[in-house]
Amino acid sequence: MLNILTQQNSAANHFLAELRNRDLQQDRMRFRRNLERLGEVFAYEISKTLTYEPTEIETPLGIAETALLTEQPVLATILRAGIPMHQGMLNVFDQADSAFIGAYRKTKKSGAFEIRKEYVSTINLDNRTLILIDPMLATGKTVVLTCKELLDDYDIQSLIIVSAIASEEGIMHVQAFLPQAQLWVGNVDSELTSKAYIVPGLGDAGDLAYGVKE
Ligand SMILES: O=c1cc[nH]c(=O)[nH]1
Repeated sequence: MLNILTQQNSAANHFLAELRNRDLQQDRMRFRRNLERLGEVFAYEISKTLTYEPTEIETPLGIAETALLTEQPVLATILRAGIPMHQGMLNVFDQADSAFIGAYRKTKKSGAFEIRKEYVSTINLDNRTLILIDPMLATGKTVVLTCKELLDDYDIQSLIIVSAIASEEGIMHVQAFLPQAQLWVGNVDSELTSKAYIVPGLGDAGDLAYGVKE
């Protein structure tokens, strides 16, 4: 299932516009904060789809009835670009467990690249809702590889993938290889460069948030 945040106009359009703007995105603090704000919006929207149970709250004057999340989801992030959105989602799912994955593109001389995954730090994901955060869903290969390995290792109850900007190709790849996943994206862009950057996209999210890597 594909959910596109900007199908309905909201303040999130402004966050995405600032992330894409070549001048504004040079302000690193603002760039990270806009990713964080998007993470907060995604988390709020996704929270409407989760399971709640009736709960009684004791106030100083009596009992208030409400419904609270049965369980908080697990938030997983692909380092390093995912960190600001991860923090935004943690601002909403404030008792969530977190998982961190180190994956990167290893480019060959031909310009082709393969995905290398080297580091995974996670809690037990059996019977949990897992939200995987990758701000830029380009080819979708990193996300598919990561999720497939987690799905092999754990009996994950439901899988949600969140990206600020996704390419059409990335969405199709995820839908083909992870048909069970719910996909939440901010904007959908149509093109990828030969080096698999999204066009118009925003550039390199990790470099903009944390500095140009070697
Ligand atoms: O366009 C892209 C694609 C992958 N990662 C990025 O940071 N940007």
